[in-house]
Formats: sequence, C-alpha cells, structure tokens
Amino acid sequence: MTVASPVIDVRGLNKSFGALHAVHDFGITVERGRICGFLGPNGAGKTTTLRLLCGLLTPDSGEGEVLGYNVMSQSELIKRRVGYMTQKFSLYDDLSIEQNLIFTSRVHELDRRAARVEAALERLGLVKRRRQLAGTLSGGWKQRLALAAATLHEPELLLLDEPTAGVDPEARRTFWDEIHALSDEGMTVLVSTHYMDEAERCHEIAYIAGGRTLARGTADQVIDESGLTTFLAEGPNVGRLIPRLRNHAGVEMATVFGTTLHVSGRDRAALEEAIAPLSQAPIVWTETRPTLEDVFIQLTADLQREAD
Ligand SMILES: Nc1ncnc2c1ncn2[C@@H]1O[C@H](COP(=O)(O)OP(=O)(O)OP(=O)(O)O)[C@@H](O)[C@H]1O
Repeated sequence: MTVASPVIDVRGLNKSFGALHAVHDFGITVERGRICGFLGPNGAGKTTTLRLLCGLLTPDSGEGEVLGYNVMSQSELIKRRVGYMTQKFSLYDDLSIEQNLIFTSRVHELDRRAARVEAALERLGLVKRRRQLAGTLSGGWKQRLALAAATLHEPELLLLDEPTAGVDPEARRTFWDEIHALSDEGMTVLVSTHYMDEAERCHEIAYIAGGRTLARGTADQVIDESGLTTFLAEGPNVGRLIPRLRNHAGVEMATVFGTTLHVSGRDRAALEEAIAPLSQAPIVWTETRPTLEDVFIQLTADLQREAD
C-alpha cells in the first residue's frame, strides 16, 4: 500500500444471515486519519458493516481492500491490524485497570508489554486509577479502559461500536477528544453512534438504514444533498400545530424540539402553503438550516414509506 492509498476502499459488500439481507451493496472509501461516523436506526446494519470491515465477518460478495489487504480473502491479516471496541464492555471486572491491560497485551502476544501498558495508562489518564478494579469504574472510565485495550497494539484502523452509549456528556467529550488526538496522529477511525453531536464531530458520516447506505459525506454535504427545506415555529404550545400540518401535502416531517417546532419537506412551495394559515401571532415562523437529525428522520421515514 502506498502512503496515499485510502485505508479502506471497498465496493459492493453484501452480508446475509439466512433470509435477512443485513448489508446491501456497501461501499466506502476512507482516507488515512479520517473519523467516519456510522449512523442509523437500531438493526440498520452498522455493527455488521463494522465487522465486515475489520475481518471478523467475511462478506458474501464484494471487493476491495482494508489496510491494503483483500477484504474477501485476507480477513486474518486485517483482523490483526485493527483495534475493535465492541458495544459490550469485554474486559474483566475482577481485574484492575493495569491487570486488564497486561492481560490484553499477553493475549495479543505483544512485545514491549510493560512500556505499552504504561503509555496507555498515561495517555488515557488512568495512572492514578491503575489499581482500581474494572468492575468498580463508572461508564466513562470503563470506556477509556476499553479504548486503551483496543489501541495497545497500535492499530492503524480503529473501529468503535457505539463507544459512548450511556456515558455522561462530560465523559463523552473527553472520549471524543481522545479519538481526535488519535486521528491527528494518523489513526483512521470508524465509529457507530446514535448521538447527533457525535455525528457532527466526525469528518464524514454514512447514514445506514435497512442495510443500505442512504447518505454519505461530510455533515454539511449530507444536509445540502438532502434537498430539505426546514421552517421553525416558535410560540406557546407549538406542538398543538402538528395535527394540522402532518397530513398536509409537502409536510414530510413535523417534530417538536424543546420549545420549537421543526417542519420539513422537499417541496418548498407546498411547505410554505402548509404553514401560511398557521402564521399568526404569537406563532413566529423562520426558515432554518435543516439539522442532521431532520435529515435522518426524513431518510428513515422515506424508507418506511417504501416498505409500507
Ligand atoms: N449473527 C447474526 N445472526 C443473525 N442475524 C444477525 C446477526 N448479526 C446481526 N443480525 C441481524 O442483522 C441486522 C443488522 O444488525 P446490526 O447489529 O448490524 O445493526 P445495528 O445497526 O448495529 O443495530 P444497533 O444500533 O441496534 O446496534 C439485525 O436485524 C440483526 O438482528
């Protein structure tokens, strides 16, 4: 692999479990040092896609390379060069932080074990807690320990499956600072998440639903390409407008966010027609840039309509 080659360059990946086609024609190119976020509803196929890319599952069909190795035939070589953090905490509750890291380094038969463990403890701010049992750590610290374990062998590609699910905002921010620090050093990161703020912290995102990639690009590109227009209503009890909007042609989504109502659709004229009769004081309407969440709700609704 030359320096300029993408770390991931795959096309047409498919994976079925019996009759369930979990991943349809998945393709992606990710350059070195990029953080790529996978978003999508539960059961969309994000975990399966991550597993296809790190060599834990072999695609039924497809082609391409991960870290310069053939994704169909060299999964063993890929597996050894990636770090994978699963959804479940998979370390030992009854071992200390340090013992867990030593154990992981032995399982992977790493060289320079003591130095690697020490560096990981320092990097993730775990030195003071090194003797604390993993089972007694809070969610955020557990995730940092899991990240330390997943990066101990200095992988070139890191796959994180919902790494911050259930972790408080402060710990999530610290975790993301660490992901960005790794990326700045050249680590390529694929991360699945349900959090919109995390999607915005990725260099690029892929939105997956029903096993298909429905949108791909930077957050701005995904918003621009959605073709959505969004109006925002502010005023007392804006939620009461929803029943009058939902069945109106042109209104594809009407959802309350806090004290504001977001109304979106792709047909601007029809949307303006829908809100016109509701534009009376004290309700104030303004046009706003659609958020990623607006776009994702829209994409999932499209898929649902197709399925019905
Ligand atoms: N080993 C397996 N055997 C059978 N079905 C599976 C297997 N792994 C995943 N599936 C199914 O494939 C589909 C995609 O699952 P996957 O875990 O990839 O989705 P996901 O997007 O990661 O979901 P979540 O956000 O809930 O983690 C689901 O319907 C799931 O039940």
